[in-house]
Amino acid sequence: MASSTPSDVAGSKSMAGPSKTDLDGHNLPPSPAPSSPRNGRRRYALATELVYTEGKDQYGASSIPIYQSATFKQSSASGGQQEYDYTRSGNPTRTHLERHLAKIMNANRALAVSSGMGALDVITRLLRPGDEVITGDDLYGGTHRLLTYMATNQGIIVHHVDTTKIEAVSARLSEKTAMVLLETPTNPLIKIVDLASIAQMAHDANSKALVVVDNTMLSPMLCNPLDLGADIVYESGTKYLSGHHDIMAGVIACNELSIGDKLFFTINSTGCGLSPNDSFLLMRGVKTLAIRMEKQQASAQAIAQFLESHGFRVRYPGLRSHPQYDLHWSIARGAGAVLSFETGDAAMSERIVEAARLWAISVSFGCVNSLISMPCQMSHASIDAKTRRERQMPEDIIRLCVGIEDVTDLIEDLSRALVQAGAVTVTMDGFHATGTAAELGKIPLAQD
Ligand SMILES: Cc1ncc(COP(=O)(O)O)c(C=O)c1O
Ligand SMILES: N[C@@H](CCSC[C@H](N)C(=O)O)C(=O)O
Repeated sequence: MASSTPSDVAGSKSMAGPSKTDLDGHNLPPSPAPSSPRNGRRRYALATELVYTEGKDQYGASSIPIYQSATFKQSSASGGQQEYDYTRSGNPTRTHLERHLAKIMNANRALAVSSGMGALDVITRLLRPGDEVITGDDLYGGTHRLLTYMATNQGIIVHHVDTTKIEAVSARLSEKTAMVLLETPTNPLIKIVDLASIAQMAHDANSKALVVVDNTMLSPMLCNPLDLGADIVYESGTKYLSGHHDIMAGVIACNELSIGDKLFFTINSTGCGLSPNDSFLLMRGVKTLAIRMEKQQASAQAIAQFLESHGFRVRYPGLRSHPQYDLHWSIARGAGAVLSFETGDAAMSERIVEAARLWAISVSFGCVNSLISMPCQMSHASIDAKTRRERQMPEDIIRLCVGIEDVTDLIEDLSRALVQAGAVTVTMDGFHATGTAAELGKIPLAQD
């Protein structure tokens, strides 16, 4: 059963308590699922690992059953030996998912919680008043909001720096640094952060500092931050991992088992573990991650090239014009499916967004449907206007989150929206960005 006191977990390097097994006969607490199927090779390609799961269900069910039960009967009044007593503490469907996630995230332990922000909340509970956090100045708005709350109410000192500049991070590192929190590509400016160098530098400066990476934009399909030196990686499972915008979920993974125990302690204590039904849906979604991501990023590449070739300034790490193209490809296996472009005129951007039909005006990304948004007014509205200005977030920036629709249909719909909004001049030869959008298109993105 679940540990019930913080002292059970504090400082322990390995799993405490008697060894137990779950229904599939695996040791608990959950360890990564074995590579599939065992034939002497260490691992198959990720696309194979994503779909293969091992299970010894009594009926041979090929997909994990939903154990929709809050409690589990025990064999004796003293608690017995069974792993599960109460779903807040553990549930077989969630365990199955967590073991699968640990395998695909190259982690020793994975934990599934009720949202991406829930995951960050669990992680930041490792901090104590007076601790310092170094993080980016181009961050998801909700992350900024939680960190600001902690700085205001919980005595945490938060340094927002340009994490694309190693020296900016280095200048803030000290023995008080408890956490370095990174996102790459950043959302929505699509800047690239050198995860490996920063992790090394942070650990050299302070061996106790935890390097935490939000891998939501890339997913384990394209990047494994733990392999690059991160201590903890988390993702909004609401995005690529589930892929259909039908659940909220968060995933946390780490290699150090004592960290996993501390995170689990908070999850059990606060009750934010992912529900059995959502664990089932996330498990189902994860199986199609490779095929979705391959299609989405191929279309994103085509759309980024389309916009750039028509004179717009586009931010996408699949484009050679991205100033950190080489850095991105040194840490990731693909460019992902989120890109942004500018028009230099917020009203023009609004007209484009509102003229799109196939592209839904919606926050979030990673879904099979394509989405269009204006981050400053939508996903990042929780960052106040003054801070957005200081961080040089263009109010006119349009974010495109590419889905799995036919790419020709997507480009046609975008073209029509650009024409309808007056963002392009139409000639006999086609069309080209006009006005401020065209001027911006001539200015290369700054090399960070
Ligand atoms: C990069 C990033 N991290 C974390 C989150 C939070 O995830 P969730 O919405 O699942 O709480 C989001 C979006 O919401 C995000 O874009
Ligand atoms: N109203 C929400 C906005 C969620 S934004 C979702 C996603 N991370 C994105 O970048 O689009 C909030 O206040 O958090």
